[in-house]
Amino acid sequence: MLSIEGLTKEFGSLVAIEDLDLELEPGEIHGLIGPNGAGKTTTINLITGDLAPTRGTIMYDGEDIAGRSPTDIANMGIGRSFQVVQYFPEMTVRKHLRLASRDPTRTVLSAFTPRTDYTEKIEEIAETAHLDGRLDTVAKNLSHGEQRFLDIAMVLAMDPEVILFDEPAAGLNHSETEEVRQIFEDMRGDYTMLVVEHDIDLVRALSDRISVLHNGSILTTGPPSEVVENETVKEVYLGE
Ligand SMILES: Nc1ncnc2c1ncn2[C@@H]1O[C@H](COP(=O)(O)OP(=O)(O)OP(=O)(O)O)[C@@H](O)[C@H]1O
Repeated sequence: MLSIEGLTKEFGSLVAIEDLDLELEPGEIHGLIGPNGAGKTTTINLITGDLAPTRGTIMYDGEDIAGRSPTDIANMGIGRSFQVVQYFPEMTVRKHLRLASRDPTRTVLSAFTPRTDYTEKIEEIAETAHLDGRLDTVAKNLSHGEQRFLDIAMVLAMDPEVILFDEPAAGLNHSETEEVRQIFEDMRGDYTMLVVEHDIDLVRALSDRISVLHNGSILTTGPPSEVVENETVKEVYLGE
């Protein structure tokens, strides 16, 4: 599905990502964990094209997308969420989702035909993202948790195949985190998901496989039960 080989990113003399190999299997939820500064956000930024790699390949749909523009990569079906939610305070949830919606059949010519009606799609997405009943609410009036769900909903509106999540539960309380877990559980199988997250209980509960990033390289990849029992992982990450 998405296959990364030998990915390296240098910032001047700092090697943030070094010879990283990572494979996402179709439909899996893949957790990416690691200590602060391990390179998790940089990895996401390299996949999305927000950063250009120093070396390495990112194969997706038979093409090496490493170094392509963020717009190209998003149009190919790779969506992302951000650590900090980006929204327009005065705009309704519905409008956010309409603007984020992507019509793959839309061409320059279709600018002259009526716009696609996304009503049904938007209602489905709102339900998945626990925002049904909030479609006509402006973003600033959503709770903190709901604003994060809006972020997830906006990614869904883009019809991606692969979604990269950067700390989707950051700053959420226990019950909101549980809602994120339920939302992802509903999405399971419909998308290939890479989830960077510090809440280890959430990552364990969700992930089909977990990769541990340490000093810019993958230390180990495997099912959650194996990874959390790995002695080196306990030492470098879980602090045991
Ligand atoms: N634009 C940049 N310029 C220079 N150094 C950077 C840049 N972005 C990241 N780094 C460095 O690269 C390393 C990896 O950072 P990154 O943000 O990817 O880590 P992370 O695992 O996401 O950390 P955290 O869990 O704290 O979010 C760090 O040493 C960071 O200081």
